[in-house]
Amino acid sequence: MTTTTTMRSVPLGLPPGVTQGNVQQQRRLCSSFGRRRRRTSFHHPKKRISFSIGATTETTETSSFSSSKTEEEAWNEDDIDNIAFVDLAKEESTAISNKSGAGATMAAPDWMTQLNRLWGGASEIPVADAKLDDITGLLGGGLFQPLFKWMKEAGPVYLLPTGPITSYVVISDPACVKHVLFNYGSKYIKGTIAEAGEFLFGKGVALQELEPWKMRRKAVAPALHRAYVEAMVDRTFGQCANKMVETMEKTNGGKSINIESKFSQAALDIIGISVFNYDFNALETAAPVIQATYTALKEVETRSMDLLPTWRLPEEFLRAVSPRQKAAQDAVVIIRDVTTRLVEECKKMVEEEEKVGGAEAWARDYLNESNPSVLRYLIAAREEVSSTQLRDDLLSLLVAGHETTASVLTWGTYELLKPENAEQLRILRQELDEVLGTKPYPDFNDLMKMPYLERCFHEAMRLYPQPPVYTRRAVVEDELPLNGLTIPRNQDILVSIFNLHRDPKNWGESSLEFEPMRFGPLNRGQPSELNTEYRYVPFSAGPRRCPGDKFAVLEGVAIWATMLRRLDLSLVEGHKVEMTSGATIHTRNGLLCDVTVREMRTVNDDDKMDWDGLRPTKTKPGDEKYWLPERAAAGGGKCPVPH
Ligand code: HEM
Repeated sequence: MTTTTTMRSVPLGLPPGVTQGNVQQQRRLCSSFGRRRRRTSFHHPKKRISFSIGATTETTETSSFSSSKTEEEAWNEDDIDNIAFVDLAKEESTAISNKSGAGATMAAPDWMTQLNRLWGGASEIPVADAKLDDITGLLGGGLFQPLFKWMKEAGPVYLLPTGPITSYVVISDPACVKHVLFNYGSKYIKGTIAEAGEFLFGKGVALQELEPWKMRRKAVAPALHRAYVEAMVDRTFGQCANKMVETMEKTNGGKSINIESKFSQAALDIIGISVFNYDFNALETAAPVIQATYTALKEVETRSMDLLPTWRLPEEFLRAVSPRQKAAQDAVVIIRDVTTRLVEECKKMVEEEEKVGGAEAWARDYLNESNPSVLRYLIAAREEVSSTQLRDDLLSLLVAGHETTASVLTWGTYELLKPENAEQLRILRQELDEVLGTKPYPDFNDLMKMPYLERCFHEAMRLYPQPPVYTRRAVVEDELPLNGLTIPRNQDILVSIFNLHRDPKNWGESSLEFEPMRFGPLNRGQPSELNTEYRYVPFSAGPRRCPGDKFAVLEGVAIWATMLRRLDLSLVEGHKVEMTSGATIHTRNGLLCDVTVREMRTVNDDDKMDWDGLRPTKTKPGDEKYWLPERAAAGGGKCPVPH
């Protein structure tokens, strides 16, 4: 297994002709949809390393990568110091352990519902009427699906009994979702998922709570800064996507391919190179760490759904009695071993460099270095943390950033290949052909010119949010901004983004259809939680919002552009594609596709589409009220959808 810190399999450096300078120029060229001026700089918290790309940078509003947020409303990393964390020591210590100690998310049949009604007293929160029929399909399946059914019956905030004395309040209302997510730290903590994932994530940023989380977030989030992500598109994303497509081209017309595993492998390779400067080479080899990552992730998924949380028992005991637990523990050992070695090697390399040039010199030239990985950034910042802490933080990035993107691509591809979405796929291919011509894979400039492609990715995240449900726990009693409903202290909560994104109240009668133009004409930009008034929240919101959002969108569209440009895919007839749950939405049996090589095509100016005139075909008259606000109003405009 290769553990060197200089990548060989993926050539580094910006491709010929691509410089930060012409990236900026390109963005100016394609900013026909509106401009604003902003300073783009980023700082490392400890080291006072400060990077800056241009004193003022004009950014296109076409892509959410260049963000359509208004600064006043957006969650800002600097706000982290203003969170008034709840003092858990003052609250009873039970606040951080579920009242049953279970964290079980299995819905209860109707007799349990009745019991809860009796025991729960006269809460004004409606109770979901969970029938045995609703839950028989849940074992090993997806809880997020019946949550949608119960929302339709009980409304956007309801109580779901999960056992004789345990329950979850399920929240799917935009204002309540915003309220709960923004009040992380002062009123809510992550709760169940933090407990279920601890065996893998350790003390990493993704699942820590309160002060320990804050320290790690302040160290890790700046590493995913804008210029780093931009550089990664050209250094890594396009090339990994190319490699993925090459492996698929080899099967031209032959055996069907499971596209879900292809996306998983490509996403793992990308995150490995970008975060650790390590090539897992998942697309071509079956290194043990790959399988270990899958096994451990699956266990986090299973634990957060377990009816009986036996995983809380001592590790040695579990190892002895449960093959599943033994496999999970072994997987974690393999992953930690690899990441520990990578951290140590990178530390040595930085020490050597400091002897000759010093970290300050390195920082100035950070992105031109042969190894601009997140790991290197953190080490060069000389933050006083242990190797174990570094390892856990990097593992957080690896795990949080791997399956998520792959799952969006899987489900988005599934939608694009459905016969009823043939027109959407045709439009997307037209855009790819117009922009890419015969180029095998896109660079950053190309991606900035393909707003429809990005719309498709957002529409995939709307229909298949990853993860579909977030856990939270109230650490104080709290009133929701809906009919005065009160959440009691210690109450576990499921924030269902799946419900939020599919509710016809938020998206109209066509809410379950794949229609990238539902957000309105392309010149209105890309959707985010801000310009949809929290009807669309793909990356969470508030303090725990995903710091890898830009990375994810660019990675996803780079992979799609490469694949859909060069391959014709069709769903294998008779193969059932069903959703099953976990941390992300998986297919039950893979996404099997037949693949043939597609001819490259350039498009004459005369044959180009009128992109500004493009309108949705699937929404109903009147659904314009769900469009994003016009750009002129985007800064302070009111979302037209009444709530
Ligand atoms: C389409 C892809 C992705 C989606 C949909 C996604 C979504 C999310 C969501 C919803 C959360 C917060 C969950 C909550 O509030 O409970 C989150 C957290 C996080 N994500 Fe992503 N993510 C994606 C890709 C990435 C990538 C590529 C990276 C890193 C390179 C990343 C790194 C993280 C980290 C470190 C956290 C934890 C942040 C914290 O708790 O402070 N994500 N992600």
